[in-house]
Amino acid sequence: MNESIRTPASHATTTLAPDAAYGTARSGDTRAGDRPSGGAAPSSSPRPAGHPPVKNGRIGVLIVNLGTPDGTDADSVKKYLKEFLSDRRVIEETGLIWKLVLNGIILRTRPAQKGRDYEKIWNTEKNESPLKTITRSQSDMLAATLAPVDGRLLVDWAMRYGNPSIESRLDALKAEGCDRILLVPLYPQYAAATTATVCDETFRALMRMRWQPTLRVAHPWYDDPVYIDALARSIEEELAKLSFVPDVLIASFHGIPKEYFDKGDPYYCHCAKTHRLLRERLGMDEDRFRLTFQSRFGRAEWLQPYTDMTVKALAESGVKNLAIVTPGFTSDCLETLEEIAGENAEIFHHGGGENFAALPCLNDSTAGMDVIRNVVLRELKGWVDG
Ligand SMILES: C=CC1=C(C)c2cc3[nH]c(cc4nc(cc5[nH]c(cc1n2)c(C)c5CCC(=O)O)C(CCC(=O)O)=C4C)c(C)c3C=C
Ligand SMILES: [Fe+2]
Ligand SMILES: [Fe+2]
Repeated sequence: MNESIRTPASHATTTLAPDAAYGTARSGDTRAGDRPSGGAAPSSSPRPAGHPPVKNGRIGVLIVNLGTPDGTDADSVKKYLKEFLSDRRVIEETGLIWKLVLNGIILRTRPAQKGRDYEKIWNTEKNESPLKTITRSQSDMLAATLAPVDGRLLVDWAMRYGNPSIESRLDALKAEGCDRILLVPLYPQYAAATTATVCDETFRALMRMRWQPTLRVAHPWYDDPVYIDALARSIEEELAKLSFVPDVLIASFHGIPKEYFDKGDPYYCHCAKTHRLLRERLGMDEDRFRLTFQSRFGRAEWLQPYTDMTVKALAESGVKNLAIVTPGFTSDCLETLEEIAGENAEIFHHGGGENFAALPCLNDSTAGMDVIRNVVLRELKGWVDG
């Protein structure tokens, strides 16, 4: 078994031993016995001659995050960015001009520059990015909390871009006997650029399978009370640790081009609802708790208000104490640790601000794991009753 798949140690995978040759399977048997065997199976043997052993009866849970480069060197970052930025769900403009810009400009300059940013946040102990460390830990912790619920459950993790790939982990889950898989794109708010592309990639892998597992995809959880409560509790705890009281708190979400919203992507509305519910739960007004969008890329308009411009304007208007929370990120990553805690802190101080805090994402905290576990158990209903 691949080391990343976590399962209760005591549980043995069911190995199907179909007891009938082609066309004679008993009602209730799986179709594992459907391979023509060249003759009826001897009654003493449960498996037709030449029939391979088939593992099944298990239920996989595959959590999937965005992905990250394998290293901070320009080649690793280039490989990752090329895969990411060639995805039509991410960059919908696919014409010749975009290809020239991507290959002629972006992939020549951005990898070295972003590699330096990744270096600032890299997990040197494990030689990987924090996104990978945290996603693996979420998978391990989820497996531990699900083990008592149902021994058939197997938990694994994958990345949409880079490693471990979705295809490799689906194959591994199948090889372990998972004939049902719950796919959990780790995005509380749905966007075509994130959730849909995880589904696209999963179905591409399934297209190559003769015997596909039954698949479920977790619904986004942007307004789930467990999620809102976990965010609120985490914010309250983190604010209590600070040496200052923020005048303003910003909820900063990753942006998307405004054009995607105009074409019907629900992402903005999901973010706005998370923000409103959280604001109500925290008892703050709209001036004190702002909604902004970060990580703009390219020249087109993205969702507004922009985080960096809001931070600058707040500092210049005399706000001295600022905290930023990033509820759309299931784990800390380049966009939170470098862009928010690094770049935006600098913008704030440069504009005259004094105290700045970037609050941690839910990550693999107890509250964070409560959220993921709640989503998973909700989506497993009917497959697992516990
Ligand atoms: C260019 C278009 C991009 C869209 C659209 C986009 C949407 C989007 N992204 C996330 C989450 C993350 N993005 C991260 C990094 C990142 N994002 C883009 C571009 C788009 N994202 C790029 C090019 C990069 C790489 C870094 C860079 O070159 O700037 C990350 C961090 C990954 C890490 O390794 O830590 C996350 C997470 C969401 C949620 C989203 C839309 C809703
Ligand atoms: Fe992004
Ligand atoms: Fe709407």
